[in-house]
Amino acid sequence: MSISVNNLTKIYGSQKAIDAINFSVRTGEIVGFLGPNGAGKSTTMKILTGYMEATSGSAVVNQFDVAKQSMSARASIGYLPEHNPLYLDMYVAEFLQFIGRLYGIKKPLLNERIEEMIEICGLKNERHKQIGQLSKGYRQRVGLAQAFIHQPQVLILDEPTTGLDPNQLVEIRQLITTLGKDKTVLLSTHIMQEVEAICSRVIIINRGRIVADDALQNLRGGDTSLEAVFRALTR
Ligand SMILES: Nc1ncnc2c1ncn2[C@@H]1O[C@H](COP(=O)(O)OP(=O)(O)OP(=O)(O)O)[C@@H](O)[C@H]1O
Repeated sequence: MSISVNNLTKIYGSQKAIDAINFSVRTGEIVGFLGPNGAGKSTTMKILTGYMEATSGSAVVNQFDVAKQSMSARASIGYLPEHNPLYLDMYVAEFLQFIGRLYGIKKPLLNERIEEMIEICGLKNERHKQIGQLSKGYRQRVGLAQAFIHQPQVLILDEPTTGLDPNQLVEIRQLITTLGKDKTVLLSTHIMQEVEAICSRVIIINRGRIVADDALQNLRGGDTSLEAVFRALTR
């Protein structure tokens, strides 16, 4: 298993954001993590990536407990947060250099990785621009490049295509499929087409509880659309 979540609970003040959830993701799977606004997706992802502590329960990523072996777990995860927090006054290559150094990648390997990510993520023409000058789609590309710079085995992507135009949407999906080849990907989205285009399995969370966890084709069954299943389970 690449990701294993056991009775994970997060309480903010008096609000239970996630309530003893359990799920696991096998190596090589691309899993869609769906749920209505406020269901608990980002909270779960923040705990998995070590950005937040759980109130109780545990999570293991790449065999590292995310609370007890936080540094090792983080080193094996690539994370694109929901509000991709890029440094707007940094230049693209400079930013990737900065993130690479945080992961302890040394030159000349770091320079190779930066060139590779710039190439794969289609950032050649933007590399000398400041991040604040880039369109949303290109900022997402930079976000994916930084998430992948250290060649992590697990990618956790929180709404990677929100707010993109239809062309960029298709391009970013292709990029996720390319980067996610032979990796494990957990991806949250509100776009059902996206799940159908790139995910093999779906986990649906509603009000902090898992309400579905199955292969995409099993969930949809016959003529039922994923959207209909989602609506029926999350009302
Ligand atoms: N820092 C916080 N303090 C208090 N409550 C919070 C905090 N972060 C999230 N919550 C609450 O926890 C619940 C789950 O939020 P979360 O952001 O995990 O949902 P989500 O499924 O990612 O939603 P969305 O699809 O809107 O991004 C929500 O009710 C939210 O208001």
